[in-house]
Amino acid sequence: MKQYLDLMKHVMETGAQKHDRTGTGTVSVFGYQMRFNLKDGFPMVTTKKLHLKSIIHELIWFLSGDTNISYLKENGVRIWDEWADAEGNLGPVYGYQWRSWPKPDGGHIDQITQVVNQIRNNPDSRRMIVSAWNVADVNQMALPPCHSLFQFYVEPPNKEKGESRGKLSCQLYQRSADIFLGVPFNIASYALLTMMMTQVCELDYGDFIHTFGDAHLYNNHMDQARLQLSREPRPLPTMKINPEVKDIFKFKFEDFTLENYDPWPHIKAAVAV
Ligand SMILES: Nc1nc(=O)c2c([nH]1)NC[C@@H]1CN(c3ccc(C(=O)N[C@@H](CCC(=O)O)C(=O)O)cc3)CN21
Ligand SMILES: O=c1ccn([C@H]2C[C@H](O)[C@@H](COP(=O)(O)O)O2)c(=O)[nH]1
Repeated sequence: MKQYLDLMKHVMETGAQKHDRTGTGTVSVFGYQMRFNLKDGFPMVTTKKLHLKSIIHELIWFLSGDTNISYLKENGVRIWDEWADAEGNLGPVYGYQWRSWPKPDGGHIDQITQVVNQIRNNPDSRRMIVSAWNVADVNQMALPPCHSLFQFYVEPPNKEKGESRGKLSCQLYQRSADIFLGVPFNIASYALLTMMMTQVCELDYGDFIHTFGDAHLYNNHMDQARLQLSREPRPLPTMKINPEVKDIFKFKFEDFTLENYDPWPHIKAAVAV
């Protein structure tokens, strides 16, 4: 995960001091890109221990179309607690926009189903996009989507190399990124989503490309970031996915097994609300 440490170093060395909505203050750059070849292993940060359980449950929850935190709470995931209202609702956030984007005629669009169908049936399409950034709904959301839009790309099989399957890549545009707390979650989450899509579309692994708008380190995460930079990254773990699952909406927590994850110890940090 040199890519992640390079981002951290780049922001520390070249970032500007910038005020932010939470009042914490950040060091920030605008525009950056990382690339992970999913064949090289599962891109899970090794320079601190990450809580994979939260990441998997959050992704299953997004894909189910749910926007109430009760499913997360039942599974011991607390990362959205600070933003929910008294009933546990977050407003029309990711799950709603992914699965039920509202149409002017009162109907809804299931963007995930549409994109799976496009990847399967029209892999050369340049329109395989899922957007959570619904301009009309943003002000009803507890937090406007940070991972705002993603696009898939199928590289055709190279027949000369004897390849029979295309390779699926995904690029995410993240408008705002908390490098210490949020980004390790976001990388693992989208890498996993890309791997799940690859399996259900019967393709091979391509790249996950992570593109940023405002990439920032909060001022109260600097010691933690320096500690992480002092640690040598370790080999990436491997993610095993139950090969029986062929429907993107049928994955369960038990279908995922992470092998050979040997991280440095966890590092605590306060989340800016
Ligand atoms: N400032 C901020 N940063 C974020 O990363 C973030 C938000 N706000 N708001 C919405 C979601 C919630 N996300 C979060 C929230 C908390 C943690 C967090 O506290 N992580 C700890 C504990 C992990 C756990 O309990 O599973 C960590 O050490 O990674 C991570 C991502 C990502 N998002
Ligand atoms: O998946 C996520 C969700 C949120 N974040 C971070 C990025 C910012 O630090 C805050 C959001 O604040 P805004 O003022 O709305 O930008 O949450 C993240 O990194 N990843």
